Amino acid sequence: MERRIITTELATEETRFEQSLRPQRLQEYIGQKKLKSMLQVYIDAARQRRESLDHVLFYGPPGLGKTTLSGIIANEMGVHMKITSGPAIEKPGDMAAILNHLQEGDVLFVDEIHRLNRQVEEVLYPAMEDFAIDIVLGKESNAKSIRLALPHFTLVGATTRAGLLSAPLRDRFGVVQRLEFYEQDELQEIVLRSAKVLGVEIDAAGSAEIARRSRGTPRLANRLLRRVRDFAEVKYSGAVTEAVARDALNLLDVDTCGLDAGDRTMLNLIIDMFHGGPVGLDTLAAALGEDAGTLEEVYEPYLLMQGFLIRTPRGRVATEYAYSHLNRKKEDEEQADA
Ligand SMILES: Nc1ncnc2c1ncn2[C@@H]1O[C@H](COP(=O)(O)OP(=O)(O)OP(=O)(O)O)[C@@H](O)[C@H]1O
Repeated sequence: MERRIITTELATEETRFEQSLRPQRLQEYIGQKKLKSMLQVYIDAARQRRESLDHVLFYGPPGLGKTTLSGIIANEMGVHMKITSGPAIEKPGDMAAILNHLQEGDVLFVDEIHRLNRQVEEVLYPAMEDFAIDIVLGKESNAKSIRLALPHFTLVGATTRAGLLSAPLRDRFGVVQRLEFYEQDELQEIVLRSAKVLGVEIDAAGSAEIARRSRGTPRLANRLLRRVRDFAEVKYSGAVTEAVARDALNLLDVDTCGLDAGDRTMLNLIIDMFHGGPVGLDTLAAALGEDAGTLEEVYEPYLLMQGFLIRTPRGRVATEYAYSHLNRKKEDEEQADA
């Protein structure tokens, strides 16, 4: 399948680009107002007590700023951040080694924390609770466990699927925060800020057009800005105006509500093959040749939030809004017309 513009994966050049656009301090961070003000209190309190910040779990759809916030926590606390991810740590020993190399106060960021395996997770329990790891020496009847002290650290976990986290792990986070989709004016501010960092000339209407089509997601706003910039440089005078943004985004097949060709295929499929639904997630994923998890975590949340889809106990249903946005008629209306 062709790489969709809305994806979880980052191209290598995009990683560098994202890095350059990450706000470093809480003050610079746009949106997520409630979360931000709570974090500020926790950070101030921990600093006053000269303690490490309590462990934090961020959850929500991809590209909303979990990694960025983790970096901000480290900066605000004046400590280093080490980054790893659930699938990257295969053995308990790997996790023990990472923990053992932390310095006092460090932030350990674990992306996709729901994908840690059980044995690795078990190393984390005493580490999070008592800042210690238990090491088993010897075998069978001669085995004995010794406890090694660790520096105090803050674990920042990120997940798109909080529901998949085991209860013992979830319970060890003192702060659990959901990231919400961004408002359009916030996304516009993010686009303007990124344009400034990148030296892109853009006007208010141009940034608003990109914001409108960014599915409430800063990563996508930045990605679209970059694509529109290419278009502006090659086909126009270099400046991003509303007309340039509109033309470029139409060409990229991102519509006025931020839906791409893949979203429209999915909604049309529900309408054509499943009479508008309900259709179960697995059936839908199989019909689309997509992974059910990706569908649920990456594509669906925005469609649900915008009211194109609803979830019922029997499956997904395309709404009236989806029909009208796609210019489709319901079967009974078609029959009446005929
Ligand atoms: N509030 C914000 N203000 C400005 N830029 C932001 C903000 N939030 C996120 N971004 C930008 O969006 C991009 C994606 O953010 P980030 O990598 O932190 O998301 P994420 O939630 O960790 O994604 P994933 O879980 O998929 O890794 C980054 O380039 C970052 O600069």
